[in-house]
Amino acid sequence: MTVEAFAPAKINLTLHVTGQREDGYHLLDSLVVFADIGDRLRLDPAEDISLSVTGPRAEGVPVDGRNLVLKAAALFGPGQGARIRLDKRLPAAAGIGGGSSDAAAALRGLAALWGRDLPGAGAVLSLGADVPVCLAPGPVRMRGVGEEILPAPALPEFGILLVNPGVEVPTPAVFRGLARKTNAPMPDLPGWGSASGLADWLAGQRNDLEPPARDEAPVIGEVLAAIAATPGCLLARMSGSGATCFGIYADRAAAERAAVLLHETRPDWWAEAGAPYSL
Ligand SMILES: C[C@@](CO)(OP(=O)(O)O)[C@H](O)COP(=O)(O)OP(=O)(O)OC[C@H]1O[C@@H](n2ccc(N)nc2=O)[C@H](O)[C@@H]1O
Ligand SMILES: Nc1ncnc2c1ncn2[C@@H]1O[C@H](COP(=O)(O)OP(=O)(O)O)[C@@H](O)[C@H]1O
Repeated sequence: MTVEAFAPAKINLTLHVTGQREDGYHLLDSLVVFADIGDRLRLDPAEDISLSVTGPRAEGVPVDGRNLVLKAAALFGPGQGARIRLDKRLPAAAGIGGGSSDAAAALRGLAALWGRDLPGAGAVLSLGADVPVCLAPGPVRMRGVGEEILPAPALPEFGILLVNPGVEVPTPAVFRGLARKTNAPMPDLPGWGSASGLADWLAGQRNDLEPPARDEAPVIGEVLAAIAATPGCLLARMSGSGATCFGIYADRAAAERAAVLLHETRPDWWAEAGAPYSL
């Protein structure tokens, strides 16, 4: 039996940093969605655990115990094996939770392959602050350090463009660069009737990590300007700790047209179009 698991890109439509815990981790308030753009895992029964990484973004991704997929497998304890193949399509260290989504997909896939329950919430969080939200991909409000997952209103149809300039931005450095650790949370989420209504509301919200990320990687400003200049773009913002930025469009077709344009003007950047994804 082969089990397939999709690891979609995570997008922080908003990312408000509202405080800092004593252990240094930051408190967040974030509207999170997922895109139907992502990595793919194939899991087959085997004697031992093994991992191979292929695909257009495989270069530089660790294949040893540092890989979050193997860390996820280790949470089940010894005794069962699997041959895991990861088709890596998302850029790493990019603010779209590629490694976290791979870890969550591995947890789902291995639980299905082995007929086991998922590890407990504390163990899942130990893999990374973004792993809990990636376990059940869909639109949610994420709080705490990432462990508090609250329902979000239904989203309207919209198209998403993801653009990464090929610069890895380390998350700890971006958090360290925050000028203020305590900022206002999001207001109550209102519900949105259209893509433009959603984009207008998002324009009044923030990604507090954008200024320190731009200090680390000034090219983020160019990426935001390039997305904003594409026809039909309703909003351009950075996701997570960067450097990936996203554009919101009325529908997938408009986002795809923008991706074609960016492939022509910036062939050195990664640009993919899609739509919201829920498991
Ligand atoms: C910033 C966010 C927003 O969704 O996304 P990415 O930029 O990673 O995609 C996440 O909180 C990242 O989650 P994740 O990448 O899993 O974080 P972890 O591995 O647990 O932590 C990496 C480092 O980020 C910092 N960190 C992370 C999460 C958090 N709530 N506060 C923090 O201060 C800490 O310095 C930590 O050592
Ligand atoms: N499966 C994986 N895919 C990508 N990176 C991984 C993976 N496992 C471990 N890593 C390591 O985790 C780091 C952060 O990757 P990622 O989760 O993609 O970052 P971000 O959450 O900022 O997008 C990378 O620099 C890489 O060395």
